[in-house]
Order: sequence, then structure tokens, then C-alpha cells
Amino acid sequence: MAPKVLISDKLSPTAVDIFKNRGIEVTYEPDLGKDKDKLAEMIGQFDGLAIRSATKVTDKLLEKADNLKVIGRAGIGVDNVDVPTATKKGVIVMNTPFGNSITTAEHAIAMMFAVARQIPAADVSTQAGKWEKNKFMGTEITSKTLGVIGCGNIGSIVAARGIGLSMRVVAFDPFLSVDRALELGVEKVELDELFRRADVITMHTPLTEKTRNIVDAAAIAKMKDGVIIINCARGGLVVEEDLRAALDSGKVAGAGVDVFVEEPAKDNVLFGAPNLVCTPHLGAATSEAQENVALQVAEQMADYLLTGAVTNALNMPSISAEEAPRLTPFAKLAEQLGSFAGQLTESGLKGVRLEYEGDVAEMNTRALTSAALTGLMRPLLQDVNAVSAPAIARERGINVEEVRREQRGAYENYIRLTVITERQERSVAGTVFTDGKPRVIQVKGINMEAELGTHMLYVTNEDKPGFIGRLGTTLGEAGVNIATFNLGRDTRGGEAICLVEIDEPASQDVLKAVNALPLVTQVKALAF
Ligand SMILES: NC(=O)C1=CN([C@@H]2O[C@H](COP(=O)(O)OP(=O)(O)OC[C@H]3O[C@@H](n4cnc5c(N)ncnc54)[C@H](O)[C@@H]3O)[C@@H](O)[C@H]2O)C=CC1
Ligand SMILES: O=C(O)CCC(=O)C(=O)O
Repeated sequence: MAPKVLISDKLSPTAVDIFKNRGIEVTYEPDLGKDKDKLAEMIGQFDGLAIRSATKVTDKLLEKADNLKVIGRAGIGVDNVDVPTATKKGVIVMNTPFGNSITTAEHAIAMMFAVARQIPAADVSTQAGKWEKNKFMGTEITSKTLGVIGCGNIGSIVAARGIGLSMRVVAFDPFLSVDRALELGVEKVELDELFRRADVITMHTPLTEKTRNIVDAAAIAKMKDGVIIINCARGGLVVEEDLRAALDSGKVAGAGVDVFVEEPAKDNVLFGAPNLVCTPHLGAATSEAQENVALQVAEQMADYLLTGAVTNALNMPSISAEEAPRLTPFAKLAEQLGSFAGQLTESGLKGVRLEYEGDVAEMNTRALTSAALTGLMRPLLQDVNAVSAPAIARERGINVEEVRREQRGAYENYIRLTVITERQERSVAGTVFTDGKPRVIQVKGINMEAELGTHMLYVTNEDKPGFIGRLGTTLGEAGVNIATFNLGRDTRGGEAICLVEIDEPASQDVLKAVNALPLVTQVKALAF
């Protein structure tokens, strides 16, 4: 069945065309994001949700999203998405990190000029026939200091534009390296120094607990008298009441505000302040940017829904369209190894070690580890998947270790999963042969070669003559048909393991009968 995608915000028609052309059933309801009840009623039918900023993906909405696999944000900020809850539910959240950066940077520069030359107010006055030539004295930008808070994709474009305008640029960004600052031609400074030196301050950080209220009364007090403040990033970076007071007092000469604490901003404390220029979250609103983000989000979501390729996800490692098919059998093997170990683990899990050897060590092992953790935890938590498994493991304090050795051993590729519990370590290893089928090749260090079917019996016993015949007879007498039979032992007369694929799940009676056989040490029904 074709996957279904809902677009609940206004997106370029390009997105609809891409989904349709790739065989995805698409529902385009550009105003649905504003109607949370109707959205909650409908969301259960969809595999994908494409949004901009109007749709709020809350935990309540996610509760109803039973089939949802991917949320695509046609834009950058995902503060309208409850990413931790989406992750726990196994829903991938992806964005389009570059598609609207230039446009948003240009908006910040446009706002700087609009404020510095009071263009909107002068326009209103002129069109009212007032010709108030002396009222609108502006500020020249050349040689002024531009302070950029957050020098990532957008901030660095703003910085480059500022340098192009002959401004001196200082930047505060804890993740900006000295080399990158040099390359950009900006001076890396601490926040207080930026406040002290900048004539124009522009913000380009995400809204996080660290950046919330980064510009408040105390920060404004450190700034130059007559500073200009631009916010084209997120409402919430600036304390709106404090900015209003500073505009009223003249401490801040003007502000350009594109984003508000509450959006849509219909009645905001800033409105009516002197030399304030506002736009209704237009940072990304050019046809070029909207075309870019619509195209990108639709391609990324379609790739994921149709091929498993992951690009620009915030809660899952990337898997390219080329590597997705190559990775599939290894992800299946990793999940089977995890599931095998998970079904045999009865005491508290403390840690998991994944060892990748040979060709597989050069692959996307983070994705494989996520698959292994999924298999491991599924016996306990039915809804876990490769998105949620690493987060759940972290939450439960399970230490996950990855070891990669690129040299080949006896196999071209080899994955060993070791589970560390309070009582013991147990390992299981496997490989993928050239036929693309995963095989289990070691259990607890004992060599064997088994393909895992849907229903398996795992039997451990003392290695003595006659046991295999008795096991076969017991299963035959119980009407259980054997599909494959795989054996291994550590030493002659030592511990032996049988992995038996059977056509139907083993009943409790069958398990009891096998358990009662002489030499048996453990019996377990496994399902894959
Ligand atoms: N007005 C609009 O329509 C648009 C607004 N945005 C906003 O712009 C923001 C920035 O976008 P990008 O540049 O693409 O993101 P980015 O991730 O490339 O850059 C953000 C930068 O902020 C820095 N940062 C994080 N915490 C910081 C802190 N406490 N202090 C200083 N710097 C900090 C990061 O190190 C990073 O370099 C987005 O998060 C989004 O909220 C983005 C697009 C359109
Ligand atoms: O979609 C929009 O218009 C807003 C863009 C935005 O804020 C973002 O990409 O973070």
C-alpha cells in the first residue's frame, strides 16, 4: 500500500507534485495546522506529516499519531515539534537546514536597513503627504560594528553580508572555532563584549534553554546607547517587555522583529513602540526559499518512506539512498542478534557491546547499532524502533559501546553483540553471506551456522550420544515439523547448542517435554 502523507501548513505545490510523482498518497490541507482538534482527528491515518511553523506537533497530537513514521519540517527551527516525544514514539523528525538560510539572512539585513533609515515610518508619512524630511534622521551602517549572536548557517551569511557592507563583525557562538571565525573574517568574542561593542545586534541561534531571554533588561543595560536590535530567529530570545521599555526610553534606538513569543502575534507589548519594524515571521518567505524547502522536505520524506534513506534527521543518524539497500541485510542481522540476545536475557541489562569486523566496520554502524538495540529491547517494549531505541537505552542507563575493526577475520564481515547483565555477559555473532542472507555464526562463543526463521527452539544440552535423536522424536511425537536443524558445541562432551527452526510456535507442552529430556540444560522458544 502506498504511504500516506499529510501536509498541514502552506507549502509550495512542488512538494505535492514530488510526493505524487514518487507514488505517495498526499493530502494537502494548508490551514489544518491551525485547527488542532481536526488535525488530531485526522493524524492517525498518515505515515508522514509535512509542516512549517503553524502546525504544533505536541505530545497530545503524537498520542493520536498511530501510524506516523516521519515528520518533515520545511524549514530549520523545530521548536514547534516535541522532538523527545516523537523520538520515544519512534518517529523521525527531519528538517531542511540550508534551504531558507540565505533568504532569512537577507531579511535580517533588510530589517537592519529598515530600522537604521526608518523606512517603514518614512513611507507611511510620505504617502500621507506629510514630507517630513527632518523627522527621519538615520544612522550610517558603514564602519559600524555588527554583533552576531549565533554564527551558524544564517549567522555566518549575515556576517558575510555585514563585511560586504564595510561593517566590523564580532560574533558570539560557543561552537564557533577560532579557525572558522578567521575564515569568516569575524572576531570571536564573549557575549558581554559583544553587548559592549556592537552598534547593531542580530540574533541567529535556535531557541533553547540557554538562549531563551538572552536579551533581557540586564543585557540591554550592557549595550551601547542607541544600539539597534534585530531578531529574525525566534521569539523568546528577547524579553519583549524589556525591549519595549528600552525602545520607549531611547536606550535602544530601534528594533527589527520578525518573530514573537506568541505567534501569530495579534496583540504584542512591542506594538506601537518608537522605531520598531515588525514583520509576521517572514524570514523564510521568498519564493526561492519556499521552493527549496518544499522540494527538499518532500524528497527527504519520500526517500525515508520508500527506501529507508535518512537525511537531516534530528533524532537518527543519516543513511544515504545509496547505502540504504546495502545496509538492509546488515540491519536485519543486527536486529536479529539483538532480538536473540533480548529473548534470552532475563536479568537487568547494564550494557551492550557491538563489535563490527571486516567490511561492515566501514558501514554506517550507528544505524546498525540502533537496529541491534531495537531487536534487543523489543521483547520488553513492543513499540520500540531504530529511532527510539538509542534514546530508550540512554534513559534506562544502558551503556552502549561500539568497537570497529576494519581487518577481516574468518568472515568478510562479522557482527558480535554482547549483552552485559547484572549476572553475566552473553554474546551472539553473525554475518551476511554473498546471498544477502544474515546467519547466526556463534552463540556464547560456540560456532554454528543458522538462518533464523520465524519460530525457533533454542536448546542447550550436555554433548552426549543419542540426544539429537531423542529431541527429534519428541518434536515429531508432538506434531512439530522441523524446518532446519543447526548444531554446535564448545568441546567434545562439553556444552552443546541446538537451534531448531519449526513451522509453528512451540506450545508450553512441547517446551516442557523437551525440557524433561535427559541432558537438557535450557529450552526457550524464540520468535523473529
Ligand atoms: N525567521 C525565520 O523565518 C527563520 C528563523 N530561523 C531561525 O534561525 C535559527 C538559526 O538557523 P541556522 O543558522 O540555520 O542554525 P544553525 O544551527 O546553523 O546555527 C545556529 C548557531 O547558534 C549557535 N548557538 C547555539 N546556542 C548558542 C548560544 N547559547 N549562544 C550563542 N550561539 C549559540 C550554534 O552554535 C550555531 O552555530 C533557527 O534555529 C531558527 O530558529 C531559521 C529560518 C527562518
Ligand atoms: O516556515 C516558515 O515560514 C518559517 C521558517 C522558520 O522559522 C524556520 O525555518 O525555522
